[in-house]
Amino acid sequence: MKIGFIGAGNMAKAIIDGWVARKTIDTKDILIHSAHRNNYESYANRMGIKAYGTNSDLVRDADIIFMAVKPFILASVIDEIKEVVTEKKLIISMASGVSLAEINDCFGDNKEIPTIRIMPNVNVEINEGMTAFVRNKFVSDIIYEQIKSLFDDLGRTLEMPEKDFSIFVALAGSSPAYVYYFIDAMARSGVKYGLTKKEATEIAAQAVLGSAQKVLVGTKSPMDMVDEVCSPGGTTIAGLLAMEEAGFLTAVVKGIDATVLKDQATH
Ligand SMILES: NC(=O)C1=CN([C@@H]2O[C@H](COP(=O)(O)OP(=O)(O)OC[C@H]3O[C@@H](n4cnc5c(N)ncnc54)[C@H](OP(=O)(O)O)[C@@H]3O)[C@@H](O)[C@H]2O)C=CC1
Ligand SMILES: O=C(O)[C@@H]1CCC=N1
Repeated sequence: MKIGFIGAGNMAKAIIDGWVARKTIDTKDILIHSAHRNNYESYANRMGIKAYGTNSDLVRDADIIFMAVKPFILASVIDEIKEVVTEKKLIISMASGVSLAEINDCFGDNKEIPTIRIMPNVNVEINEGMTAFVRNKFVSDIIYEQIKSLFDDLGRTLEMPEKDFSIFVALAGSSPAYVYYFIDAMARSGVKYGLTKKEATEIAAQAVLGSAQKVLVGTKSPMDMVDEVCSPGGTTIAGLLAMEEAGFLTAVVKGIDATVLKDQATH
């Protein structure tokens, strides 16, 4: 089974790096092409991946084709490859805001191309990703399960109706950036009080990691855990109320709203 990547950017590399770390796929079975030769060739040489000179040549040799390009160029890339995409190939798109129906329309001529839409996040690189899946009716159960199991090696996976993809983008696809930003804000506060940025970042990141793990393994709600940390008359409740006065909850919800709206505007 040959797996081709059109695009060699952040997401393609995160997925491939995650598979390499787990030895999920032999790099000899991965093919790659992107816009700039110096980018995809140097990455391919470093990883032992086969580099292709054109998208169409890659598609001819691949069984599965990941579309790892920005949403606004997806249609032009499909236009470039559609002559060589047969109904025996599997297309996997990770483009935010582009539906299965829109992808199908790009192939035209009523072609029945098996297509899976995924929404991964960058944490697949360290096998701690969160990836949503949905497929069109041309993807068999066997193939779908095979692809999902490849992503099980990269973290958690979830099958979702397409209508929920925009909120998934906000909560999982984009949210690593929001969490990194939160960690950086905490670290900066540490610097304000005389810690080095390095030590403050490590302290903040470990606190976030442990808190997230406790949410995932626990039976309590996050709000119950908030209450457990807030000692009566203590430091935490003082800090929490000051954050809330500055609009913490509203800021987060507004950020998620803006992400959802942006994703929906891509349709
Ligand atoms: N970044 C993220 O955290 C996430 C991204 N996504 C989705 O993943 C997709 C890729 O995003 P991301 O990796 O961040 O983007 P990048 O900008 O990092 O990568 C885009 C890639 O597309 C390549 N490219 C551009 N034009 C062409 C073309 N005509 N033919 C072949 N390759 C081309 C670029 O080539 P070159 O490098 O040579 O210039 C680059 O490697 C997007 O659709 C995005 O919505 C989904 C979830 C999370
Ligand atoms: O910012 C973006 O558009 C992409 C989609 C999810 C994460 N990054």
